[in-house]
Amino acid sequence: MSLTAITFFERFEADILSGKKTLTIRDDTEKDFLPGSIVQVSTYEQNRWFCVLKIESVEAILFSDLSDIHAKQENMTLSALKNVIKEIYPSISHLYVISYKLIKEKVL
Ligand SMILES: CC(=O)Nc1ccn([C@@H]2O[C@H](CO)[C@@H](O)[C@H]2O)c(=O)n1
Repeated sequence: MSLTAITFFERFEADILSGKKTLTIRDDTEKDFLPGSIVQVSTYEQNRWFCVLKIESVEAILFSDLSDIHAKQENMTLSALKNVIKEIYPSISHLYVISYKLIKEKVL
């Protein structure tokens, strides 16, 4: 079964809703998203729904192969991105780049 929901840390919500952040990097527990599928998005902290994303692609990547291109799509510098990933996934080198498109913004 492919995954149909994802959580993000609250601090990334604004960047996702403004379209500045168009990918996320996860470990193998969160790699089973089907390209083209619709995913419900909530905050990690409160499980508060905030948007819908459409998965564009899921690609394996090694931590050491992360580049400025990934960082730009995360709206971060490469060193900031690497630090974030090291905090969330300490000592994991096999990761997955999940790219997505924002298809529904929060209705105010
Ligand atoms: C809440 C939860 O379960 N896990 C994660 C895991 C990752 N991320 C973000 O994805 C990018 C690369 O990892 C960075 O922007 C991360 O901060 C996140 O927001 N939430």
